[in-house]
Amino acid sequence: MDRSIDSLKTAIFARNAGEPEFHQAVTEVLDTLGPVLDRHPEYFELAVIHRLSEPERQIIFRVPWVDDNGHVQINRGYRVEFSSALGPYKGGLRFHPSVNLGIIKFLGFEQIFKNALTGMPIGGGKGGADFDPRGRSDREIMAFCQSFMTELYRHIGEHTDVPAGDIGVGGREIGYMFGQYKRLTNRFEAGVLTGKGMTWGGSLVRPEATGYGTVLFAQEMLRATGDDLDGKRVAVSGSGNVAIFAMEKAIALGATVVSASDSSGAVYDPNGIDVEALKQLKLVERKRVGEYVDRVGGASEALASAAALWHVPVDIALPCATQNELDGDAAAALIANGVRVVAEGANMPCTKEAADRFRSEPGVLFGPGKAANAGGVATSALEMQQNAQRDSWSFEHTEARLAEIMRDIHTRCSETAEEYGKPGDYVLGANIAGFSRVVDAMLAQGVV
Ligand SMILES: NC(=O)C1=CN([C@@H]2O[C@H](COP(=O)(O)OP(=O)(O)OC[C@H]3O[C@@H](n4cnc5c(N)ncnc54)[C@H](O)[C@@H]3O)[C@@H](O)[C@H]2O)C=CC1
Ligand SMILES: O=C(O)CCC(=O)C(=O)O
Repeated sequence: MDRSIDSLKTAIFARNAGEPEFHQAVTEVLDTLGPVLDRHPEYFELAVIHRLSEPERQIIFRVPWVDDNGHVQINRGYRVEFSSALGPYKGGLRFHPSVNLGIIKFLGFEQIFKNALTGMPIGGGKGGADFDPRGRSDREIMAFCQSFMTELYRHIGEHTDVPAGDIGVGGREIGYMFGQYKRLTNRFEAGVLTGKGMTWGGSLVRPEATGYGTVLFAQEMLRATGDDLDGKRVAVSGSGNVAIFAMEKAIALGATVVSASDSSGAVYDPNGIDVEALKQLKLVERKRVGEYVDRVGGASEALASAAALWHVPVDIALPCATQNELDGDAAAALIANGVRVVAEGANMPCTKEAADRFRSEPGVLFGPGKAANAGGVATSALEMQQNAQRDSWSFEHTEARLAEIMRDIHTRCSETAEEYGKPGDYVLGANIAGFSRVVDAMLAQGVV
């Protein structure tokens, strides 16, 4: 019987060798659970951590498809169904060449606690494929999505597992996958996927929800100190779904957003990023972010690398691109330049060293992804509610629900941090609040 957090970690790492991102995500959670395990020593006997770190089911499958040159291509697909203690598995699908089992497991593990924090009836899961959508034609994307769903459809369902988008998977891909699911099952089962189009079961605000929610969470953190976003300078990384809507909301709340990036580089615009131009460039034309400078001009400039944007002086940093994009040096530069708030729009965008620096720096508020980016999955749960009721809500009503959910998540994190003697530690608050909710449900359901 493992009786310390360190021995639990050692056992989990050995059992899941070669999966550094999963180890990192497990470490970030376990390192904050000491006070709960002190209160509940029975959790060791009940193997609570062992159970939670072992996915209920892991599916790996071949995805064969034919490209535009008539060549057969083979990719690897994944769905990791991590925990159904609170509801059907819920979490996105990522299409990116870096995808492997360890990355999907880190994302699925995070998703368990994030989904628990929303207070909604959703379990945790994640999936994807090592498919690179960049440069692929629309027909190739459709062929890939159809083949992916031809295996995935056996494992999902509105009461079983409900995938959605993530990196490389947006409305277009969800459409192709939904179409194939419908064809294979002969059922219009709207609740099987979220992030659908508005005319066929989608929810207003779902496209905006992760980015909007991240900014609303940052706003809540500031409000707790008697401040707000008005007049603040904000660095955003990424230029995908999460980044662009984070920019939109930050600007609506009176801030100036000065940067954007993608895997090819970053741009800096001291007078404020033109979000409509960026949307057109990245979400419609799918071009590289550097073209922003040619198109918008003004004082905008290309930076030497994507990470260079963290060296620009700002009040607020919102990493919204991908995991481990903000390292210890970047954190040190942000702190030296006076950053006040860091809220993770992406999943685990801060390395362990960066997160530890922010957490231990007096005067810096650090909102971990589990809390700060939970607005996306929460609005997916609202989409599921609308599908179950065969209803569709207005933009205003749905956005008001999102704002209420983000306020509640903030309250849960800060009250839990206070209860455990670490006021202002949102990492500890988020982990313990999410963990406690899942564990209560898991234990009530017996050894399953
Ligand atoms: N879509 C959603 O609802 C949610 C997404 N997330 C997380 O947010 C992050 C972004 O996801 P989406 O915006 O949905 O994906 P997306 O595919 O729309 O955009 C990803 C963006 O990140 C950029 N990027 C990728 N690697 C990069 C790198 N190494 N350096 C700089 N930029 C890089 C891409 O070029 C792209 O602009 C991911 O970590 C995802 O897991 C978290 C919660 C919900
Ligand atoms: O909306 C969803 O189900 C997926 C959201 C997601 O993948 C995430 O929260 O990381």
